[in-house]
Amino acid sequence: MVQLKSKPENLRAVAPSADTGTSPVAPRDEADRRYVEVSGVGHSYSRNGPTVLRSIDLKISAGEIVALIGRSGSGKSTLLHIISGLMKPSDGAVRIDGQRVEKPSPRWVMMFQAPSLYPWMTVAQNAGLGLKYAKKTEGVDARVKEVLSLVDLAEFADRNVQDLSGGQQQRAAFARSIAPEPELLLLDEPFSALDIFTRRALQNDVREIAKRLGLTVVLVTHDVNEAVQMADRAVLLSSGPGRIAGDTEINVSEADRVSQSKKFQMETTRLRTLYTEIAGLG
Ligand SMILES: Nc1ncnc2c1ncn2[C@@H]1O[C@H](COP(=O)(O)OP(=O)(O)OP(=O)(O)O)[C@@H](O)[C@H]1O
Repeated sequence: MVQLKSKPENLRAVAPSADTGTSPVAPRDEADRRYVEVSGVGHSYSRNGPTVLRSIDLKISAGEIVALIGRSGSGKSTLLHIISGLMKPSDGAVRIDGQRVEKPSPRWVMMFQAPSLYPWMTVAQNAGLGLKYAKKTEGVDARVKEVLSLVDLAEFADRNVQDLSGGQQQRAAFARSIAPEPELLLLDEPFSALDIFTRRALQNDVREIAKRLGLTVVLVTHDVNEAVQMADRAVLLSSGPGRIAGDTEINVSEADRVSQSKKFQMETTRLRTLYTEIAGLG
């Protein structure tokens, strides 16, 4: 068995970058982290199959944005599906706001890499589908207008989604996700198919909107830069089976994120070093 060079507790204590600027994200107390509680989660896809996840304990506070980073096959998507209630874990349990997760709910929504919009519908009709799924029937038009304006697509409301660029389609999918006012967004590499400029714009906008709306976000990514761009905290998974091998606050200000300042670059390097150490151990 491969031994971890650093225990998770040590990684949690890793100092922020050498830049002496004040941290915009106050480290949270464990007691705060009660909104999402993943307790002892383990998973195998079949009775005699390999263990994909083992002993996952993870607590997330309301309003926190957490990036789940790990190499391909470490079980990130599996964990996200379990948190969403789309899959039942072989062991352990997930609670959201104290309620045990047994099935999907409009209170927590998932967004995937492919925007999966209906091509025969307009942007507004697609955005309205989130409300339909959540069985919300009142004030639909006003809410659709509001979310399209939030994602900068107000002027595209009546356009067919096929006429949109990839980034605009992902904005429309994001509008659909937030229309029913979920509390928790589960994002599975939602920007990985986009070009770097579109991706950066969306990363900034999604973070800004999530913070404005007070959403809790769990973001699955391979991309350390994306984690620093978007998250308050990074949780690193090792693989074979997936375990939490690191958990660290991301210490950059909003201005650093937008400008990708020197401090941002240093934080990215710090996280990449941790990730390389952990990924190399799998
Ligand atoms: N439906 C399934 N049936 C059997 N095994 C599966 C299934 N889905 C995923 N796996 C296996 O579980 C492991 C974890 O997969 P998962 O997709 O959760 O990893 P990941 O970290 O999200 O990977 P990636 O970054 O490539 O998306 C992999 O070994 C994968 O082959």
